[in-house]
Amino acid sequence: MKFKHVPVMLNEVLEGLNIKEDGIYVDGTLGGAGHSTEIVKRLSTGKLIGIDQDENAIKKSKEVLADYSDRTIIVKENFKNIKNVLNTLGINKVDGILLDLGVSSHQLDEEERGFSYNKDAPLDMRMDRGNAFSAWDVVNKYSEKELEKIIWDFGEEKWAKRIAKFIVEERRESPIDTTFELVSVIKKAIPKKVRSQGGHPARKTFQAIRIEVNQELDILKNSILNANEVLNESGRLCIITFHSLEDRIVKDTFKYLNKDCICPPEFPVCTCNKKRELKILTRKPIIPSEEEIETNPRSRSAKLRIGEKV
Ligand SMILES: C[S@@+](CC[C@H](N)C(=O)[O-])C[C@H]1O[C@@H](n2cnc3c(N)ncnc32)[C@H](O)[C@@H]1O
Repeated sequence: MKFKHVPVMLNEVLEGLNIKEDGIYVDGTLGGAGHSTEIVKRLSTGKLIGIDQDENAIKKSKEVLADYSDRTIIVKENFKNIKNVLNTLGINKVDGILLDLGVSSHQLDEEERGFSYNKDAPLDMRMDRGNAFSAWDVVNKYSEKELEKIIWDFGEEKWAKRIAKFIVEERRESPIDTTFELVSVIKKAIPKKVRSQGGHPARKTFQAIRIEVNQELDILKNSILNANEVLNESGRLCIITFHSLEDRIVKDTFKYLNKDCICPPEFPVCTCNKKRELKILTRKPIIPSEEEIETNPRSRSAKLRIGEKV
């Protein structure tokens, strides 16, 4: 079955970006260009810079956005390098940036990528296949303690300890090479009577390994700080997360950027000289409507936070 990537909270994002037809916008997570197509339609003399670290997403987006090639620039990069990307293009500041984090339906659908527990493939899960480090390295080289920690932290999987133990026992015999081999170990680790509760038994562990392979949480704070630096005054930053730890990082980084001073309370006068840089437009994150969740179940855990450059 082929999945189409349906853009999450599309109207909320378009409104959040406050698109001006002559503005410059960055979609740091092009994916299948779902959001980008709608952004670019609203531009006349403006430009859309689309970034993705996955070369297949870049190929797909070029096809989807072919009719708008006069208004789009597509770059294969990690969005953590947004400042370099803009620098190379000779662009100083932009009017809006979107980050729609995580994995796309296209990536899950691509047989050989190893993102999906429903397809038998080599353990890979790299969004950028230029990187050497893959899911195979995590599963076969991490210590039991390291495996338990990532499965617990990034997968919020309560059977993390057992899954880590079973993985280490299994690989003593021979390496775990494929997604289905890993699924079978996870199934053995989770007691039979709870295995059918809460979706596929491998879902949380696969999510954890993917986050680790792509360093999705490690790069987030600095990426937000970099994005904030390249925003024009009144420019908007829209970030969609699908994981509570990701959302926590976005919330805390927005709060930091929103502060006028970060000196300890006992300091009589400010010595840090930090100035407020970002106004938070969403005290609470925007979540998808019930209708959206019904038509696109992938949107269920999405949270959108929006900031405006001061
Ligand atoms: C959820 S999808 C985006 C879908 C897109 N908004 C759409 O409507 O089609 C996330 C995309 O971001 C990309 N991505 C994730 N982390 C990235 C990073 N650090 N740098 C660049 N691209 C990244 C993934 O490769 C994937 O294609």
